[in-house]
Amino acid sequence: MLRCEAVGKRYGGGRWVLRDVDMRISAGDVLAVVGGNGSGKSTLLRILAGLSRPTSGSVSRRLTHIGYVPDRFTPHDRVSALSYLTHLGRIRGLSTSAARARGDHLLERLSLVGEREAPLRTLSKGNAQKVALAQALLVRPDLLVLDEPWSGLDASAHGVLSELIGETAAQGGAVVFTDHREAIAETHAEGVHVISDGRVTSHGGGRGGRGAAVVELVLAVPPAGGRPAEVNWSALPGVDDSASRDGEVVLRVAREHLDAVLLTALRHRWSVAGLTGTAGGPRHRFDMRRSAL
Ligand SMILES: Nc1ncnc2c1ncn2[C@@H]1O[C@H](COP(=O)(O)OP(=O)(O)OP(=O)(O)O)[C@@H](O)[C@H]1O
Repeated sequence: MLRCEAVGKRYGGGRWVLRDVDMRISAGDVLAVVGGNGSGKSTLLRILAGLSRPTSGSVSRRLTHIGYVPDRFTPHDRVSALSYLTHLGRIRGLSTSAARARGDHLLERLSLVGEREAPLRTLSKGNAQKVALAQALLVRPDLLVLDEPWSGLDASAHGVLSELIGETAAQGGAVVFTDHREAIAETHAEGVHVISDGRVTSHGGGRGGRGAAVVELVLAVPPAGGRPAEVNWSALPGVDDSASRDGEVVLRVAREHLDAVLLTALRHRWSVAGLTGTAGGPRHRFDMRRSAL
């Protein structure tokens, strides 16, 4: 759903903050970006969210809704948190009542109960951060970009934030967050990108590949013969990537859309040759060609 190729960024004629960054984000990914102060984490996140353009290289996206929580959310408004969220929800296509209900629900989950009618500019840092999170989740994001989202949050909101990240990923959205603490990144992400000297390197995180929301589906010509019909796989909801390999079609599919994609495949006379999932821990591969079934 998002691919960065050879991305570089410098501000004005200054030093290169990012160099040659290749990154790929798929449905259901939860990725962390870690690095020291000034290493370029926020810069990278703004590029991923489409708020800043790379100086070199390219970013391609297939996304409808991006939720973004900046590193500093300092609203100066006199309006209340709930009015603000209702207004933003309407801008994002919700009806007034749906926007208000969604804003109210998110503020309740994040425990901003007492202050939802207070003017935004009077909110404490942590409560303002809760409003920032709520605005990013008013409409279910395909990509949720969170810049230091834990900073300022109280302990109960920490847990809620983890839940919200998990729910977004389980629904086929991807999440990218920054934190300067590698332990936090390891706890919450399945992939960690480390920025140092402008270069980004990646390694697996500590959640045992919780990318359970995405599966790889391999489709083949049926053994009994017959020609399957052409399908524009990339246009199907939940299909993040499609490729041809030795006469087979390999798709990466958000798990919640898997049944519909399988149905489309079978209706077009494709045969399911394999399914690789990451559900609940280690990767499983079901190879229909070798299966005893
Ligand atoms: N708009 C800007 N104009 C000029 N320089 C900028 C701008 N934004 C960021 N920089 C510079 O780019 C570098 C990377 O900044 P960035 O905010 O991306 O780092 P960071 O890793 O998020 O830092 P921190 O952990 O302190 O939040 C810094 O040297 C910063 O001064």
